[in-house]
Parts: sequence; C-alpha cells; structure tokens
Amino acid sequence: MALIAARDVRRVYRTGNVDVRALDGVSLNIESGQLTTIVGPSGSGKSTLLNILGGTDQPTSGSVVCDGVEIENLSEAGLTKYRRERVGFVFQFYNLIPTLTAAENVGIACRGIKGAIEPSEILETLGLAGRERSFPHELSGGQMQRVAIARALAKRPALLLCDEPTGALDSKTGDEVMRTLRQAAETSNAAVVVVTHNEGYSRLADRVVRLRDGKVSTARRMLETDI
Ligand SMILES: Nc1ncnc2c1ncn2[C@@H]1O[C@H](COP(=O)(O)OP(=O)(O)OP(=O)(O)O)[C@@H](O)[C@H]1O
Repeated sequence: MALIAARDVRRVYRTGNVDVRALDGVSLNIESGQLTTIVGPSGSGKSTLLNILGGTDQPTSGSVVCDGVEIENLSEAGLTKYRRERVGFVFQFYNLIPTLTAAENVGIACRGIKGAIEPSEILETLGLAGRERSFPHELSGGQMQRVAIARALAKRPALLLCDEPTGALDSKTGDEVMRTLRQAAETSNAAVVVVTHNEGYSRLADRVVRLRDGKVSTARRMLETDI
C-alpha cells in the first residue's frame, strides 16, 4: 500500500475577489523507500502540494491519507503531532541554529521522540563523522545541508519533504545532496519527496510528478528497476 494517497486535492486561495486554484484536482500515490521529485513551472502548485503533505496547510477539498492519517480531518493539535512525529523537513537554506553544533542541531530536533537515532550515528551515516562539534559557519553548504538531512532523519520520519534542497548549492554539491537523499530513501525506507526546479535530478528519482496549473500533467517512474 502507498504511504501517501492523495485524491482529488484542491487548494484555493482567495485574494480579494480572486480565487487562485493552486491545486486543482491532484491525485497521486507516494511509496515508502522511494525518491519522488515534484517538478513544474513557477506557480504550478509544487510548494502548495508539499505544504499539504507536510501538514503545514490543509486542502480546500479532497483527501490526503499519509501513513494512515487523514490529514484533511486533523485539528491544529493533530497537525502538530503529525508534523512532529511523522514528517522530516529539509529547506533550501538549511535552517540550522547558528549557535548550536551539528550534533546539537540534530539532537534538539528529536528531543522527546522515542526511538530517535543518536546524533553522532546519523551524522556518521551522512558522511559527517568528526564534524559533530562543528558550528554551521564552519561547514560548507553541502555539509550544512547534510546536517539538515541528518536532523530530519534522526526522528525516523515516514515522510521526508525537501523544498529545493539544492537551490543554494553549486551543481556538483547539489548532485551529491540528491544522491544522499536517494540513499536515505533506500536505507531509512522513508518516502522522500523533493520539490526542485532542476529537471536533471529526475534521473535520480524513482518517480517524477510534473505539475502544471495545479494539476498533475505526468507522473512517471524513472528507474528501469521500478518499471
Ligand atoms: N498563501 C497564498 N495566498 C495566495 N495565493 C497563493 C498562496 N500560496 C500560493 N499561492 C498561489 O498559488 C499558486 C501556486 O503557488 P506555489 O507556491 O504552490 O507554486 P510553486 O510551483 O511552488 O511555485 P515556485 O516554483 O515559484 O515556488 C500560485 O499562483 C501562487 O501565487
């Protein structure tokens, strides 16, 4: 069974007298252990979809079931619990706390979460052994992003949502980060979903969801092994 099943999801924003249909009947499944990229032109609804999957926004209509949770029916408290326990977030500009070390940044994010991975262990998995005590300003962009990925993975989320995770990186480092995310999907069995403007990364994806005007225009598998 798919980790996420979205059915006929609509999100309408009202600005003044104008309704903007950010999502206009999106249906898709997202599987655990796979890397899914969401691509499409600016304004096509990519971030809106990510926000709904992550429980930072709710659909105007339609249904989104993630890991057995019906997101559209959650209260504020339910959404907070869902975000905290099931979803990891990775952002373009890392969002690390500058006054905390790499290990502290990871540790603080999963305080009180049962079964969370030790900061040193997850940092090592992500190739950052020996950098536990480094502060963000002592790390390169790629290393900071790997700390951010470690922070997101430490709580063993079912879903890892990444909004333009390579947007601030050069192409070689961006490639490395995408490979790290692909590996994370395999080893952690999380569903990794990446919004990206870089269509080239689709070659690393198991599945590519293309949005256009708030609708899915194509959703296809990329790897031979998954066809
Ligand atoms: N809070 C909001 N209020 C009003 N309109 C919004 C809001 N958020 C998004 N929109 C509109 O919804 C549409 C989809 O926006 P969204 O940010 O999801 O697109 P996107 O594909 O992520 O774009 P980009 O690639 O530029 O980040 C756009 O027309 C946008 O202006």
